[in-house]
Amino acid sequence: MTVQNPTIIYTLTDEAPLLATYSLLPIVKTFTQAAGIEVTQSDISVAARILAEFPDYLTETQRVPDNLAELGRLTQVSDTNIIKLPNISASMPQLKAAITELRAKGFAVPEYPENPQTDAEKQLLTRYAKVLGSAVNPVLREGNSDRRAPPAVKRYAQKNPHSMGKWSPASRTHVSFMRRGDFYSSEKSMTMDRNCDVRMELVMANGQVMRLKEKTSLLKDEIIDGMFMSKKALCAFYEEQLADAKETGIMLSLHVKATMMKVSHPIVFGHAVKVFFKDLFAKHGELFAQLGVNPNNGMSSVYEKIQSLPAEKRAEIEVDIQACYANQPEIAMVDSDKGITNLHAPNDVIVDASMPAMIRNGGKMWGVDGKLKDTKAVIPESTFARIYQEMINFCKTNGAFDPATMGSVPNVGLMAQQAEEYGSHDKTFEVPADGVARIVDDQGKVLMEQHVEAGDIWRMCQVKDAPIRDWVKLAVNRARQSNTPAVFWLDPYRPHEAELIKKVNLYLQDHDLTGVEIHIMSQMRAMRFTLERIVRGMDTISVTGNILRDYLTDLFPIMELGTSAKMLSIVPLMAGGSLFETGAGGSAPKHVQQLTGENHLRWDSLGEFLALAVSLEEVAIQTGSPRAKILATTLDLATGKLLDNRKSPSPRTGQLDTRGSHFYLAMYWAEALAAQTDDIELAAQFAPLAQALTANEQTIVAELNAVQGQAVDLGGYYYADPAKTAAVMRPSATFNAALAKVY
Ligand SMILES: NC(=O)C1=CN([C@@H]2O[C@H](COP(=O)(O)OP(=O)(O)OC[C@H]3O[C@@H](n4cnc5c(N)ncnc54)[C@H](OP(=O)(O)O)[C@@H]3O)[C@@H](O)[C@H]2O)C=CC1
Ligand SMILES: O=C(O)CCC(=O)C(=O)O
Ligand SMILES: [Mg+2]
Repeated sequence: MTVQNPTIIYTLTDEAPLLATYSLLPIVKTFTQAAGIEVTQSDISVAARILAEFPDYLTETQRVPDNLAELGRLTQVSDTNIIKLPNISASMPQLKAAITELRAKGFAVPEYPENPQTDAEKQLLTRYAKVLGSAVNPVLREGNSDRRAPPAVKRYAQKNPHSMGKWSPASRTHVSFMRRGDFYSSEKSMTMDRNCDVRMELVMANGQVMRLKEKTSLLKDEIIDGMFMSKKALCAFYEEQLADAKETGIMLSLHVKATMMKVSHPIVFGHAVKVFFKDLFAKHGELFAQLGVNPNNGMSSVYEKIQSLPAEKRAEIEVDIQACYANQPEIAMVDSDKGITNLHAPNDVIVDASMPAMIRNGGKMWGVDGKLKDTKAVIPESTFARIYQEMINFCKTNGAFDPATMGSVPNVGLMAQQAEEYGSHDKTFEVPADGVARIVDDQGKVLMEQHVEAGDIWRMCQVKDAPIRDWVKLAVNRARQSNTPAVFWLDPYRPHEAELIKKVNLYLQDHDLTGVEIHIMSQMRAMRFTLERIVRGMDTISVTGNILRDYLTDLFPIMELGTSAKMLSIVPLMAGGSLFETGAGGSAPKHVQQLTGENHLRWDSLGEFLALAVSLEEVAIQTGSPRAKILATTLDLATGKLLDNRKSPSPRTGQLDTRGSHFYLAMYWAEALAAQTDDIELAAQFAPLAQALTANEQTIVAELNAVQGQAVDLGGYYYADPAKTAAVMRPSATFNAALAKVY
């Protein structure tokens, strides 16, 4: 019988994290092989996921396995150990761009059916829906989340505080959210008293019943919610905000999460586009419809589709676009040099990262003139928008946070088994006609019903009981282990959270709470409580549902550490395995621009280093391998040294970048291995590498920095050429040769 080596699965994803992987993974493999640990790779990039979905369109040699499905299966196996880097949750424009690139490279995957008519086209749309938006994380996150800044990282940030914009009490920046007609206002929630199947249907005015979703199987004790956002209320809200911004002379910005909330938020975004460019759509609406303009894809869709028009017509439309800008309030820019506004593409402004960046900047965003300005931050859905206003109020009163002294806010997030919004994608509908939307059980009993109008967005969310119990356990354990108060951010006035509170109170009884401080507070009170502590240097664990997990794990780290890339993100899988995410941010498309333009990558892999160390520790626990333990300990030492010696990547071209930072990690790791005395053989194996890297430090750094400054070609964006990318990401012959000599 062959004994399988312990395996860590390292995901290949997209954009900056994938580029970083080309440099880091060969280093990691060199070290782990020594301990007999295999690091295998699994490509779950958006391109690989498209190819995996369409084997019937590809030649035999072009076909790829469905890696995501396989990883999903492995999340149910007790010794699974996955390191997951951030991946693109593709908006529709990104998905279309990836398809175009693959087709140009000879992969005959079908065109994206933008306006499906036939059954075949509708089927294609269903297949592409599996790749669209947040399609990876909900599959892999079969556990709840534990995100925190490790003590060494927090200490480093306190000793080397990043810059913070100034907050003035006179700042006009504020958050605008709907006061009626949104999901919050209409939410209903209940806990199931038995296992059953439910259907989602619309009873139209003429009595006809339209089935929207035939069957969702629910378990006893599961919580379900039904809610809708009124299109009329949303559009009226946008009108009011535009009028108010215009009248009071403040810039306006829009913050949604169209990638993760992949069905509802593109529609919410699209309405903003149509209201802002009302005159344009009034004049050219018919033509736009013929051309297939989709406002949910932003103004990028208008610019793309008018390309087919004669120059004269295009010029007329351009003038009308400019007239809208002149008539409406100033809109925040994504790239003022290129004239790209907040309404250009739904993936350009993603609320979890964009709101913290604005708050860190003293409440300012970029205006059309390239200047920083106060902004009216429009976040239509009120459920969670209020937390940002609360933080803004605090900053206006107390000034900007001080990273040198502020406390820390780790998060324990409820997300397992497609909890809450993560499981809502196939249960979210743009209502086709006025009527009553209802959830009906298998005995014909109406569980919930709501009066809706055509164009409203209606959805159902669910969260199973076992994940809630696990989440409460994780929170109590974290509170005990770190001797830190834990606050459940739950609002008793929100029906879903009122149901959750009942369960939290019940499951807290499973634990001995002596000496553990636990609170349950509404979001605004929780935010205030946390901020009052944070400015006094005290830590507070936030225990939240899925959306606040997402928001808070960018918000606090960006204030505390300057970026959420430095977070330790652990997902203890409920079936016993582990998923280690790297950082809490995304795939940083701006970094790719800098690499291709100037051959400098500023991606910070600290998240990967931290994830790898805990992943190795887990291997040691699971297999009892002393070498895995030594690798983990020495990696942590190397990471600490890298921070102390400031060998993180610089954002500036010409200075140490991601590749240089990886070199230093390798050097410090080899030194730490060579210096340890628990395993002499391992020390001897790494001593020559440590020696070679220290002796050649200057040469290697010079080789790594020398390539910078010029544009490079990776042979693709979504499907880059592996050989070209490897050559770009591993440019030091001396370093490569030293690594190759370990075996
Ligand atoms: N876990 C996941 O899989 C996630 C995926 N995403 C996906 O990522 C993409 C981009 O999302 P976006 O909202 O722009 O957020 P990002 O977190 O990718 O980018 C925002 C900014 O954060 C900084 N940043 C993030 N990570 C790092 C890092 N490791 N090192 C240095 N700086 C970092 C960069 O700042 P600067 O430019 O100043 O250097 C970057 O421009 C989208 O496709 C989104 O769907 C988003 C969140 C999580
Ligand atoms: O799943 C996604 O699309 C984004 C997830 C995310 O932003 C997060 O987990 O912080
Ligand atoms: Mg996030």
